[in-house]
Amino acid sequence: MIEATLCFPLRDGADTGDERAGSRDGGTSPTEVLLIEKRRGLGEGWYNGPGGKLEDGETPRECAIRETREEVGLEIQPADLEKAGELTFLLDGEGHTFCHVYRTATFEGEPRPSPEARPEWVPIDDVPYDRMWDDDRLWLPGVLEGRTVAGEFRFEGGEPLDEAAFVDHDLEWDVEVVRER
Ligand SMILES: Nc1ncnc2c1[nH]c(=O)n2[C@H]1C[C@H](O)[C@@H](COP(=O)(O)OP(=O)(O)OP(=O)(O)O)O1
Repeated sequence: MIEATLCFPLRDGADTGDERAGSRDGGTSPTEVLLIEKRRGLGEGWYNGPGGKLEDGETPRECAIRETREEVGLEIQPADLEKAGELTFLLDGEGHTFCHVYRTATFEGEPRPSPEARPEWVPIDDVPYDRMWDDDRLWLPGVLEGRTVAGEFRFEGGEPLDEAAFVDHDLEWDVEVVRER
């Protein structure tokens, strides 16, 4: 099974000029999430968080940090990434991708586009779910509220995954997310 990551940088929309965004610990609730419009590969043309597949020898946390740096140019310290979920995507009954989901309200830099991604801050109340994977509307709102989730999402119709039909799912909320290396 492919192992992959997603990372959701968060900020208080009032902090737009600040390099270091407001943190949950600082008492402000984030109002915006950094999404990317994917420019190539799986999910091309759709919005998602920065992220991608693990490279050899890499931990999920290292992967989320590298992918966020490569795709949108933000720097994140490992301790500032909060594990928010674990999602399993099945295709035709077989495990296809296991995805580690992170969020962070602490990072450095300003988002910039890359060949893979066009970044865009969007209000948490106005996430474009109609332009995302069908499953995202089921788990991302809770993740953006600060909850943890474990989910299994079943697709049918053969490769590639982004052309298969989303058929059903199981979700568990407020779980301990433990699969860390
Ligand atoms: N169903 C669903 N919902 C939400 N997000 C995803 C899925 N399936 C997925 O695969 N994903 C996510 C998980 C990853 O973040 C990306 C897919 O990674 P990909 O872009 O293929 O990985 P990279 O390593 O960046 O790609 P290349 O460099 O090989 O082009 O989608």
